[in-house]
Amino acid sequence: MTSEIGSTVLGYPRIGPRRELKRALEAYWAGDSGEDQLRETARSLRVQSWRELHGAGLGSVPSNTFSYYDQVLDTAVTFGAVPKRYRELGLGPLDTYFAMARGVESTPPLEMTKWFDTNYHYLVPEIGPDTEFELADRTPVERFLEARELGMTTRPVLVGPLTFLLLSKSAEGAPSSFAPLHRLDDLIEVYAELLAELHRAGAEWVQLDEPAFAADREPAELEKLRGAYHRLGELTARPRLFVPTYFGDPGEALGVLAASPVEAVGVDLVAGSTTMEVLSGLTGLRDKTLVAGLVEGRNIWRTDLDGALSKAATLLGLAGEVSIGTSCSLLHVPYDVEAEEDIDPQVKSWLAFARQKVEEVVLLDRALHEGREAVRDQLDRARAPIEDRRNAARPHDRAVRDRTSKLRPEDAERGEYGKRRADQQRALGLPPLPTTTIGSFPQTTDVRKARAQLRDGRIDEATYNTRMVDEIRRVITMQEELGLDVLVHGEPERNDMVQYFSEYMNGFVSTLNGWVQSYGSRCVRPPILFGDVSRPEPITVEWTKKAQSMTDKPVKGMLTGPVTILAWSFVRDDQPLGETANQVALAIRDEVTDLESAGIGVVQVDEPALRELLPLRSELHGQYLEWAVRSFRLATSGVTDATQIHTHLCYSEFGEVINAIVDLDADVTSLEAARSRMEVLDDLNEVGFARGVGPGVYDIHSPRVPDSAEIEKLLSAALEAVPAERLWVNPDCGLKTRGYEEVRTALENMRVATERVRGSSRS
Ligand SMILES: Nc1nc2c(c(=O)[nH]1)N[C@@H](CNc1ccc(C(=O)N[C@@H](CCC(=O)N[C@@H](CCC(=O)N[C@@H](CCC(=O)O)C(=O)O)C(=O)O)C(=O)O)cc1)CN2
Ligand code: MET
Ligand SMILES: [Zn+2]
Repeated sequence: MTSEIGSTVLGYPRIGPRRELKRALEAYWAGDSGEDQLRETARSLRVQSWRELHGAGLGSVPSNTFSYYDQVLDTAVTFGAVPKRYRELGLGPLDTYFAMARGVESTPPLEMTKWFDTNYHYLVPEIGPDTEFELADRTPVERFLEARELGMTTRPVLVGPLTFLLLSKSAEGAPSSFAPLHRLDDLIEVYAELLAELHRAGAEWVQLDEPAFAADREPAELEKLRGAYHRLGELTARPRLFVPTYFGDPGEALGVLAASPVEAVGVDLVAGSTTMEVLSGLTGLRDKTLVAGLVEGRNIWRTDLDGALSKAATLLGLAGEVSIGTSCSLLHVPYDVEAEEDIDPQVKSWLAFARQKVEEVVLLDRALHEGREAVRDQLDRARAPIEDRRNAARPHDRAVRDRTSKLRPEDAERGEYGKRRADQQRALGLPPLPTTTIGSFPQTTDVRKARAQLRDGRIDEATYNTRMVDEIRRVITMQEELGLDVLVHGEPERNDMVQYFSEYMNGFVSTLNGWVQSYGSRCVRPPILFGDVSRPEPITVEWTKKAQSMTDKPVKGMLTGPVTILAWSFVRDDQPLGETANQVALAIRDEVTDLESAGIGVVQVDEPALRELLPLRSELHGQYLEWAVRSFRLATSGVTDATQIHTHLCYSEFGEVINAIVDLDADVTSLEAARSRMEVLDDLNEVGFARGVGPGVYDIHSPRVPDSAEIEKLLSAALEAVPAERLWVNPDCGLKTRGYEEVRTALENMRVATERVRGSSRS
């Protein structure tokens, strides 16, 4: 048994190179295939990944990184944290698991939220004082044995106990003084039991992820970290422990881990800007392995191997062993850049997806341990694209630079709100409590098929456009029948709210197969922002005009904001994000003013990712919010006072961004609220928010259709906090993942409820 861990990756994609898992899951959920088929697909994906990683020459191959839905949910199930309402459904283990993930008719799913500052969503475990932790499921052991039978000794990966509890919420009914972390001691004993089983099964190393320590943490939490790993460390028969933090600087947690009995510590040397310095001051690593996360796990640029190697070399004296790793799991990047046939060859040569990153890790580790000479040819070959990218003219556009350099503060200012309000009311003549939706209507199979057919050349553009216009007509007609006040065109022509725009802007390339899991079976293909961004010609104007020509009601133009475009793309790392944000903002600004010129009086600029990009460390918040807010304002300040600017944020816990929402200065802001019972409005009042607001009255994440009485109650509650002339009525988010039947009924109920409330607030 070797003592070092060797080169490694912290995790790997699992949806399948051709989204095999997505298809298998959706077929199973639809009742079109059985459990055996789903399990077989899953198994073959695992085997394929292990073989690939093993074959590439990694020192240590991770296992248990596969999940049917989400690794946090897996952890909850492993340790018995299944809330009673799901147990009582009387379903088998797999269906109980899916009930927690997706809900069933009688029982909504667990809450879902963003995994740190990524676009991946995890399910939020519910932990109470009486949650009975037990080793309820042995999947990590089974997967270890599965790989073992194929001749591979893998390293099981688990969400660490601290991160698991810190990401959990208190179960309903728990006293307000309770926090899930209070249950750490109980939970640790079950982790200990699992470690013992893994040891008996032959596991040499186990990875316990603790990314929660890249965010601000209390001294008491650091103390718990110390206690937990001390306890796990003192177990006699256990595998070696490898504890990585990632997504930023671990700060003081690094010292705690260095002083603990764990055998290996992992750090993110890409996102963590001060970690190198902290490491050089630590002595506790002398008898440990340091896994240096030098290959970025969440962006797609090739690694500058020379730079990484010199960093790694300075670490050599600090730890007993140094191994090369990825900065975080590769879950956040696509499988293989070689599967991309349409990306411009020069840009493509700059890219590394999961598979290429594994090669980089292996090569770096060899260069570090066998010497540069041993791998000279490979290093030379790897250097070429790095230098090419550094010197390339491609990313630079003089006109874009000129424009951003001439920006003045007043370019991000609109007229005084009172005047805007009066002008807009005159132009639009809306009733009190205007009704609207967030933009997308159901993306039907027909719409997606038409897009696939256009791509394969089976239909021409004219045919495609006709089909989209037909879909727009259906959406407009439906909204007129429902009597909504501000209509939308429904976004059928968009594959995704970010990818779509990127395909019409300079500075981006998009992928054919670059799928990344967002939640469950849902994936996105983040576009690659490689150069200066501009918008050569209008993108949405023709579609919006078409929709407006079908109705006398105002049609709301629908755009994605600069922060969200950055957050959901792979962005260039050769200039500050704020600079890139200005460029994207100006491109969107051009679109906003073109919509206005085309007679569109209401334009929504979505910023659902404003919160997601908020740095994990509070000391960095101010700087981020400054450029984020400025870029939104830049995008939306080119219009006259009479044009109404909406924005949409689909979350309800604003926390640190609440003042930023005021600063966005949008005329109307829609946000999620159905599940939080309108409490968000009080939060907004507290910071002096005094613009139009549309707290969602209907949760679109669930197939459940709310009745009108329920919506009426929510509206009445909203009216306690916001006067009728500022209150808008809308769902929580876009309707693209729902079906037409449920959408029609839900919106009908929303309209009925609104009329009742309008009637009673007049009398
Ligand atoms: N980028 C992004 N991030 C986001 C959101 C978002 O809307 N966009 N919303 C929040 C929630 N996240 C979400 C992420 C994905 C999806 C989603 O629905 N994704 C679709 C894919 C959307 C897409 O790109 N569709 C393409 C390609 C569709 C496709 O699979 N086509 C088939 C063929 C057509 C068919 O038979 O259906 C194929 O290529 O094989 C299109 O419409 O053109 C999916 O996984 O199913 C929803 C929400 C937060 N993060
Ligand atoms: C994730 S926010 C979605 C906003 C977009 N306009 C939609 O309705 O789908
Ligand atoms: Zn939304």
